[in-house]
Amino acid sequence: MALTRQAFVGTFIHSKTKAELEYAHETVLLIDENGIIAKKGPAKDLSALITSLGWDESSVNVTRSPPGGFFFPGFIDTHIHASQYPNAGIFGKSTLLAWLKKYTFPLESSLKDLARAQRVYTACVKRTLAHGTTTAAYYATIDVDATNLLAKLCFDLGQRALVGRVCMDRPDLCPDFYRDESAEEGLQNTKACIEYIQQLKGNGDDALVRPILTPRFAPSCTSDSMRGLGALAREKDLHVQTHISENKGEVELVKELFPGYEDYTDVYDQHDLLTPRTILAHGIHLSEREARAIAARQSKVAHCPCSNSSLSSGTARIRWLWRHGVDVGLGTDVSGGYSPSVLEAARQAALVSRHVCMSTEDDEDKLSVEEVLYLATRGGAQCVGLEGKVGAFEEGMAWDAQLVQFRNVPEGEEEEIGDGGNVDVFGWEDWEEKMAKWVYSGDDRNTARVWVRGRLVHSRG
Ligand SMILES: Nc1nc2[nH]cnc2c(=O)[nH]1
Ligand SMILES: [Zn+2]
Repeated sequence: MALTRQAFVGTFIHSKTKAELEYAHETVLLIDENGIIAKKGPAKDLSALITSLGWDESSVNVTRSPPGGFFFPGFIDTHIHASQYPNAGIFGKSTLLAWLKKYTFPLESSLKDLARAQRVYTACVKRTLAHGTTTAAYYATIDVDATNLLAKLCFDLGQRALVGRVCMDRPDLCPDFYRDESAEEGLQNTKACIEYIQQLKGNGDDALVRPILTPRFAPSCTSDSMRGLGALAREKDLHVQTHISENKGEVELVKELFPGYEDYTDVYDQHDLLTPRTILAHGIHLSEREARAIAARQSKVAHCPCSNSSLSSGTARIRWLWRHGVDVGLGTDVSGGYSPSVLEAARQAALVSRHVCMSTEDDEDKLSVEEVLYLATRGGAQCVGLEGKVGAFEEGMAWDAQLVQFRNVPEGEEEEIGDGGNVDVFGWEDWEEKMAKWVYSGDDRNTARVWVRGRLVHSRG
């Protein structure tokens, strides 16, 4: 459905490079009826810019960023389990393999009850939108109908998404109550989800919601199932998501289950699952050879620092991955991660990089505010195959954006502190300092409005 043409006026901030944010003040962006940025220019030329596109000024809806506020690209969550959302924060002292058994499989299995799935998935999509997540790569569950329900909800609520039915068919590693009966059944069910998602009404070439093949991780899959998914990925040019090298016990298990392969990465590679459209979550304990292989295949890594600390999995080396030429984005990995916020993931990425530095004693390993915001936007766009389409404000890209506001602390008598979030701005901070304050103490209270492809999908209050 065509939208009203829009003009956004004020301050726009996005990543120019990994190391640098670009600040455009007194600027206007014109958004066409398809939600695409048609023109960018000085705010003083608003009328002339509208006319240059042949538009009628009276038909353009104008939104201004308030004083101190700014527009920022929507966040991209490259790895999140929508089905685990009710467990966010519930992990005790467990580590990966025990955590899956105790907390995760029972919850995921319970979502075959569609009323329950509807409740959980609606809350998850609404909550992530409220945190400024305009695109998410979701794991659902093994259930076809519940997976399709998640895809439909993303579509209806207006969130860009990759939605995957979880494939897990290895009888010795998956519980009886929660696994595909066979590799063949798993593949058929996956195909049913792909078909459903690709036919969602109006979900055409420029699809808002797309399917993604989702072998849970090597230990839960048979070779037959991974080989089938690899063939399907190639045949239909589909995205793939899985986990890799998250936990040392898991890496040992892969060695036992897949003897004859060089390493964990080689298992995926030999099953044709290592492609430029593959998102590998974690990648903490990779070897040099594996990093080189992942870079050579142009597969991506979803860095999930919140999860990696919560499940005591380890500290992923992002600078090291970048040096090997691997593209990286951020994942919340709910509910390994306790927070559905990509801003929280960015903050945790900065902190985890300092822990990496404490062991390497190389200051270069620290990630800057600019770098973690790059991971949250442009880096994420590379991971989900939307580079050049979302993640920044350039002509031809989609208006996937959030309006961010802080509390401007008044001079003189203190007012009621209100519900404006943690970021108090005194007026003397420069823009670099304001961005640092946002990354280290901001939250969803600072995200006033969110748009996906020009459509307003969240408004606070
Ligand atoms: N963090 C995380 N790792 C996994 N490895 C296999 N399944 C999962 C999962 O659900 N979460
Ligand atoms: Zn995960």
